[in-house]
Amino acid sequence: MHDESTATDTGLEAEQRVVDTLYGRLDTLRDEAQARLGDIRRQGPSGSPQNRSERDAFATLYEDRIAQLDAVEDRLCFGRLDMTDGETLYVGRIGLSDAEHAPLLTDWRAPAARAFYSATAAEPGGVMNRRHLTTRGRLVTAVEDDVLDVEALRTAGREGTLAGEGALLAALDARRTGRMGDIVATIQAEQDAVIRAPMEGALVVQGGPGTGKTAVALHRAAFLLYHHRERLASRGVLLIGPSRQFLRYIDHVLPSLGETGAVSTTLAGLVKNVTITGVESDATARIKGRSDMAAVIKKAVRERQRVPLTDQTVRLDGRPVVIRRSDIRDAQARARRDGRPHNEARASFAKDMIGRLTGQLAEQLEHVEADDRRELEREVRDSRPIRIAINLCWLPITPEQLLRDLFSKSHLLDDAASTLSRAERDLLLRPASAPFTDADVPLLDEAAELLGDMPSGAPRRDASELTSEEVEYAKEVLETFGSHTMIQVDAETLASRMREGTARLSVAERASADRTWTYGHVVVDEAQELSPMAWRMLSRRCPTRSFTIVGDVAQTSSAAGTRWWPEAMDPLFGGTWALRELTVSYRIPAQVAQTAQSFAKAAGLPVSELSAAREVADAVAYHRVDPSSLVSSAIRRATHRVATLAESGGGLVAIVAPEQIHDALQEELGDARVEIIGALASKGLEYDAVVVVEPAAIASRAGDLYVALTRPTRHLDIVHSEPLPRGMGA
Ligand SMILES: Nc1ncnc2c1ncn2[C@@H]1O[C@H](COP(=O)(O)OP(=O)(O)OP(=O)(O)O)[C@@H](O)[C@H]1O
Repeated sequence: MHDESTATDTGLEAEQRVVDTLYGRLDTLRDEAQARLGDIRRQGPSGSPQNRSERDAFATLYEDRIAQLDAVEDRLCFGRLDMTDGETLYVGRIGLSDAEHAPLLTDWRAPAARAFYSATAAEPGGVMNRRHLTTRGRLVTAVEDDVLDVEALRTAGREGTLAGEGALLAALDARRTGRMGDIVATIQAEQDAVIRAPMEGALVVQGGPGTGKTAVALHRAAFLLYHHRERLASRGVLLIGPSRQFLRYIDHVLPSLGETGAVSTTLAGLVKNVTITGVESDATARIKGRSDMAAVIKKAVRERQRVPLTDQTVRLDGRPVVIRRSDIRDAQARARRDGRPHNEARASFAKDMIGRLTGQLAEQLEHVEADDRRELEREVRDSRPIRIAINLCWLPITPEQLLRDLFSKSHLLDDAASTLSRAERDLLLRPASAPFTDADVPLLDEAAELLGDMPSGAPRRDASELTSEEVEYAKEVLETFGSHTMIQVDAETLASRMREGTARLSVAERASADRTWTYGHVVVDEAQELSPMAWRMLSRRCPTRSFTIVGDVAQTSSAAGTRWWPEAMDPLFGGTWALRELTVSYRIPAQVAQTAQSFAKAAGLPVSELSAAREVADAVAYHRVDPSSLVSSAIRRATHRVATLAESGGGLVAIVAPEQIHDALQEELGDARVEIIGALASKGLEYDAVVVVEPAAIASRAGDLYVALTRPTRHLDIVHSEPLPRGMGA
């Protein structure tokens, strides 16, 4: 395919020529997109609103395209496949073709690139040689060959530099930067099978610490966005992570894979305008996570549709109107009939009641013309006592207020949660001023679903409601502009972007602004932490039930989380979900894996088998110290690691310790470059070296200690004054 690289080329120079061509093409595409964007911007804000909206839509698409081309700059090309049939193809972050549409670079997600990840010597699948290209900036610094079909190679007269797993091990040994990198150059076969699994249904990926679940989940999102562009372009992909810190850690992986159409957030991030600062007991969180809380919230909303104890008479211009309980009951039943949420159905109830009361007035008069009737109706509507009476029977309410009232007023809780025991209800009670907690998030969302928008809320529109005219018009615009081959946009996407007010919003932006948005696919990381109520909340966001769920049931720390996948998945997906396991840890050295596994087994955690991809000499060290010197010893170990890592290019060091000693550690640490973190917060993160302090204190939740022990890529120091938990020790 590349004339420059002859069949006998094995050296860097030939590869450098190919890589130069690829970057040259990338620069050209970027310049073209910049020029077009410049043209559009130069046209300025003039023209009809229609013209402006077309221009805005195209400007956004070119901006996205430029961002995509910028994001693939680093390691644009990382592999080459030589096939037994003589074909050669280069594999990279995105696909590139030359000006005559001849392919130059194959996107890693394209079917043709699959062999780069899945071919083995036992099953070469037509691959003679797989070559890893290592680059720094635009410079090729190394090539390594992985010969899969020696016979074919000999016949072709080529002898490669046999390199085996060098590229993977080099990637694993690289120092950590505090931000997750992509693994696109070294995806392993068991990971590749998960990344490329079909999109339909739910795929659960169980794997021990460091087996690449997060990496695989992100690459799968990029793979699905690439392969199901039509379906996912308009609906987007939702990615749920455990914390803001975690999202920052992973946030540039997707763009660097060439994808910008995903919304990454936490569960709490899906519920707008609510600050979560409260903490509560495990027992309370467990109750709130149970699926029977859905019925409690439903009942609490229903209780807001009240019927007074007696009929009430109001006088209008001296004439009596009776607000009858029977009318209220009847009007409420009718308003509920079409299934709209509480706040939205309220208008029907109020209208019905006003009609009935107007009827009563009209009956007291003779000959009421239509105009008179309208006048009477206005009088009824404007009457303050009537407005108050109607409001009391069906009060609009926000989810936050509903929950605040429910958990602070025991009579409301008794009514709504009569299925819960007295003791359980007592656990739920708290002052009205108490801050919201993580376990409240799915309850707030459940309430928001049943309550709907407050009366002033603007009606929502989304892409699925696009009219056929809008789509037709977008097609015409595409034809007129004639430039869509470059930005590959479909008419639907363009139409939804051209719609007034959304022209400059991407799918991700519109989706994250709309609580009721439904996504094309949902990826959940650290999924073992989710309660049944949290799963309910997520399943609402993907009615097609297309999920990638990654987690480790041995690392569960949330009281309402799961320790057994079928328990969480069966109620949601019935028998249609599939389980895959990842078994090799790419993060932790063998000795760390052995230490963590031994503790986890002794603590009865449901650990899966785990082997480590590499060995690091003396990876684990125990330090027994006096209680009075616990803090200073931990600091000494950590700063020693910082110093020794600095000799080999630096690295990240963390102290994972019980929260009670964080302040003392911070004080003694000064400004040394060491992160102090709790076991829970360290979930999903990784460091070159980790000092775990007082494991016995962390082990009150065994899953938390298991998480803490499995964060380092190179060194684990354990500093303790109390006896070690069972399963640990030199
Ligand atoms: N095929 C691979 N090539 C290179 N690095 C890899 C590969 N697979 C995983 N890694 C690296 O291993 C480390 C652990 O990966 P990741 O964080 O995805 O694991 P995890 O299973 O989510 O771990 P945990 O359960 O502890 O959160 C990361 O640094 C990741 O980049």
